[in-house]
Amino acid sequence: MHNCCQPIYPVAGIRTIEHAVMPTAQPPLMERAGRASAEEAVRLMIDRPGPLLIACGPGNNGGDGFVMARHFMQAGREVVVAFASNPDQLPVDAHKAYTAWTDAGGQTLSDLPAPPPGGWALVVDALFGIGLRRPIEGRYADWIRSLNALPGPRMSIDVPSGLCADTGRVLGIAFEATHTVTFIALKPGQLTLDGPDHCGEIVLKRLDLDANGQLPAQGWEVCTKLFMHALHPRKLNTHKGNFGDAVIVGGAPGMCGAALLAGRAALRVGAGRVFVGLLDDRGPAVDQVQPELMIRRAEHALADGNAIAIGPGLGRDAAASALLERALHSSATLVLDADALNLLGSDPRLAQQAREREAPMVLTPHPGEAARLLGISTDEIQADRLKSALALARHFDSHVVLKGCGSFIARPDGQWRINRTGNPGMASAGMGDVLTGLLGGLLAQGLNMDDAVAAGVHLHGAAADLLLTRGIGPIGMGAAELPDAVRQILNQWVATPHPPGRGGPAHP
Ligand SMILES: NC(=O)C1=CN([C@@H]2O[C@H](COP(=O)(O)OP(=O)(O)OC[C@H]3O[C@@H](n4cnc5c(N)ncnc54)[C@H](O)[C@@H]3O)[C@@H](O)[C@H]2O)[C@@H](O)CC1
Ligand SMILES: [K+]
Repeated sequence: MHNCCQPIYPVAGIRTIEHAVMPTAQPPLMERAGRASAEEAVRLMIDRPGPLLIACGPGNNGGDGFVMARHFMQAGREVVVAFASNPDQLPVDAHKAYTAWTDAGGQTLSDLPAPPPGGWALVVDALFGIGLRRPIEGRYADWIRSLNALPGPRMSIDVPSGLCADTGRVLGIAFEATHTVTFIALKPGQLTLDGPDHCGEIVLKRLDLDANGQLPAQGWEVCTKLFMHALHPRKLNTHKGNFGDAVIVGGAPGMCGAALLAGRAALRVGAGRVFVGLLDDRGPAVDQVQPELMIRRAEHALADGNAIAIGPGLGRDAAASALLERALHSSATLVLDADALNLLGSDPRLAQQAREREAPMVLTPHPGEAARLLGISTDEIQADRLKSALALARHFDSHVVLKGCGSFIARPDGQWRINRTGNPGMASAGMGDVLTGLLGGLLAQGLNMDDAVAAGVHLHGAAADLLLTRGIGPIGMGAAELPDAVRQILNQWVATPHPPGRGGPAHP
């Protein structure tokens, strides 16, 4: 299940919500969580006879596991519970759940048992949830390694053990779930970095709580609902002047392709006219694949657009730097990518101009570019992608898209989004240039920054997902294949039925 536009809370937010509702919650939250886990497990075990294995840890995540175990035992199903800790050290709620399990006749094993001859119907990870505090080692690491080696479905309760719920980092080792049942709200670490690889399919169980009603969320997932209001079916009486002029600036010697890819994407997302300004004097005069692009010298293109996307293949020499400075001083809406970001990272004067700029602007760094912009290492960026994206948005007082698995969109006011479309086929050269072009094309059409960024990032991933369904990729998916898929999806989103009585195409 993937509900639309879900709020996302870091652990601190989940704790705040829990503390607000726990004292009066009836049935208690752990009871709800264990039952919700059992419901989901039933779905996963259809046609899978045999016992299920639940590995319980030393905190309340283990408590959820005991509640779940009790439900299955009471339903007549064979359950094996492995529990390596001391019951007396369990927190209060988990201790109650443990006692209810043993009172109902349940037992625990202090070691992981060998699988039964037919294998486990389901392996459940209730070792650690949002309370993980340090890297997993020793016995728990051995357990997780063994559990990961078992065939069949593997379900995590709340968060895969070993995965940091805030950042998506693996602390030591992490359980590799095929399914994760998570409670109250989504957590950022499930949706970015190593989170998606370890969570598998995520099923949200709200436990009858309205998280956003308890604590207004700062973070949300991106879904079409966010921006559909800004994508209008085209009226019959329109012309190219209604859809804006996008300018792409880049394409230094040897890198013209980057600017052309961005230009093609801007066209396919519907910009009225697209100008591509190349730095390479010997670059192509026309794009044979997309002759609609108006190619000119970079310094002549800058004046042409209401939205300028600068950076794809820009290079970092003095000419590139001068172009960036001109773009920063223009009143156009700006998209800064690739070498435009690298120039900002290496030239404090340009960075200052970017910070002081008043017209809307979005920066679209990958983690390496983000590192150069903040003057830290790529590992430090990735260690907390959300924090990094928010720091950049604040620093430049503009929107930021931190690309990668689970791209973050951050706003200077501290609000953020995570995009969930996309796939590993996008880990190839030129994909960033396509995103830059999409954003330039949408901004040229007059979408505001929030709508353009959400729509562009979501479309970008959705187009790659569409290619996958056609058997294109993930291995070998090419950036040049994306723009046509973007066009298809965008038109599906805004499909206009022909008005009654009128057949044929809307435009001559
Ligand atoms: N508090 C509540 O009311 C609810 C909690 N729920 C469950 O409780 C979980 C959170 O419970 P907790 O806060 O007890 O946290 P966890 O159960 O995630 O883990 C905390 C325990 O693990 C230990 N620990 C942390 N990292 C470790 C490591 N690397 N190696 C060894 N031990 C480590 C801690 O010392 C503590 O004993 C949620 O993820 C959810 O599954 C749900 O039942 C919903 C309600
Ligand atoms: K878990």
